[in-house]
Amino acid sequence: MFEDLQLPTSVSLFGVLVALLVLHLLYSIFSSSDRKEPPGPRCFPLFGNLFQVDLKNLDQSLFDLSKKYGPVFQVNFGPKKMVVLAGYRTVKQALVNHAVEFGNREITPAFNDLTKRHGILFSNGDTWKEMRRFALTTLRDFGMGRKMSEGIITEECRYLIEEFEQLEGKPFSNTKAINYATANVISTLMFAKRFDYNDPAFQAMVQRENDIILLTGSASVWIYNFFPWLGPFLKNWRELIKNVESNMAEARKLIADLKETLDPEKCRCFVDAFLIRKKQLEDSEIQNLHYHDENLLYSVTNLLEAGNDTTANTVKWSLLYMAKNPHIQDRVQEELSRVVGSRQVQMEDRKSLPYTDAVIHETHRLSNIFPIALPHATSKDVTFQGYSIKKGTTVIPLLTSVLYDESEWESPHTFNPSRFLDKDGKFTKRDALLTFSAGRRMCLGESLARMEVFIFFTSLFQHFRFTPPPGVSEDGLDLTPIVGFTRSPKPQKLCAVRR
Ligand code: HEM
Repeated sequence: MFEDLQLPTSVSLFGVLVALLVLHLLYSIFSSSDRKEPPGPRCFPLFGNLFQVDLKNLDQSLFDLSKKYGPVFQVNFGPKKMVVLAGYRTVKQALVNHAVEFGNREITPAFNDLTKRHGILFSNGDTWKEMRRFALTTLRDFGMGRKMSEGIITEECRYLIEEFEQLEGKPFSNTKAINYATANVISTLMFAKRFDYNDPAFQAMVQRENDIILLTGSASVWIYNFFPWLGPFLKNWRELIKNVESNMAEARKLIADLKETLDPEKCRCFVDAFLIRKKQLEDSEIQNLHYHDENLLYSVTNLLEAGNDTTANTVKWSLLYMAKNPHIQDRVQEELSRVVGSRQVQMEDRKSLPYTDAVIHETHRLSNIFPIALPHATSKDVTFQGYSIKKGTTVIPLLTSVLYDESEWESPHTFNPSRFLDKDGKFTKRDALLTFSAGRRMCLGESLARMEVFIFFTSLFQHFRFTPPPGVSEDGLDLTPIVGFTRSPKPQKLCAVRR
């Protein structure tokens, strides 16, 4: 390396390198003795703690480690250091009391490849702020948490009920139709378009959406995040990219159709609202840094992906919990018959349905849809619970450890709606229910999701009794989850018997 240099130059360069190395060593010794890092299991060279965790069951593995190392600990995945926050108090303290410090998104190599830091889910800084604000206000103006969404959901629910009626009480696998229904709700909000459940292109799109979520949380995509050069050799990685590209192409087509028929006087959906805003900025010659095609495409696909699988899975879990606990289903149906009868359920009925509301909240807790939330990153150096955590460190708010926190929930693995009822049978909120996370990055679609789950759940149980198929006992229903980034129930047969 130094052969082309003259001797005095190479000697002095060598001296500088040695001095830099010594300085670096001294700095690491002194800076680490000053700073108290979170504890954690001992690391192996190159692989870190990869052999001490089960990547296929990451949330449970980290929860087990938290029992040994405490509520703030660190693990190294290959070269990547991650700080894990465990338990309700710690997660809340970090995400709410230190909202800014813990409020960035960790953009792993996989997330970076998939969204190029555009949109809402995997962006930071001004792009994230503007896109999140726009999505929240647009969905709110457009009816999120309000009447218009309720109308869309109620209408979609009718199609779902029709679908179940056609089964005439025969055993069916509940997965597909529910995904089509929740996909249609988001699609109507995004594109003003609902699809027929039998449309093969729609079926393929929803299937790819589900696969994307499953693949993103798979062990090999985690490995890709730590060793990105392995990408081309990982089948799941190639599959993930293929699915994402196909769904992007579909979304591009839908956006192009809306662009062609855009009428600035008549806003039909989220895409229209974005295009109208873009045009207004261009017409008024205000500098437009954020309202461009990429942010539109990625915001829309973010909302489709974040809003479909999560909500559908919650509804699927609710059917399974009810089929497994027929005495709880009896009480829900008794309350629904008494309060609502056979008319269409409305959001306003919720306050008169305390038991049903408690069952839905217990479903949100036990189903634990997003077990490790989405990874966060520190936006600056922070001292937390006495530990120093450097800017840019990956942080995992371990929602499993919140929703199953034994100091908050008695027998956390039991389905017990009465934890959400007071002694008079009135519904009572529980702060530790962080299904939607907390702080700056908490779920943007919470009110829409809560409305969807409420309307779908109550309407389905008004019309049907859900049971295990003939020959299978309640105990025979399997609650083992399939864990990707979200937790979904294993596909299995149930019967929907008309009441
Ligand atoms: C039961 C259904 C749902 C659950 C359990 C859920 C849960 C979550 C969780 C845990 C996060 C991560 C928060 C964090 O990083 O700390 C999240 C983020 C997000 N969710 Fe949801 N979600 C649901 C439905 C929805 C729906 C219906 C939409 C959209 C219409 C949506 C849009 C988003 C978005 C855009 C983010 C990223 C927020 C950001 O980074 O600023 N979610 N959700």
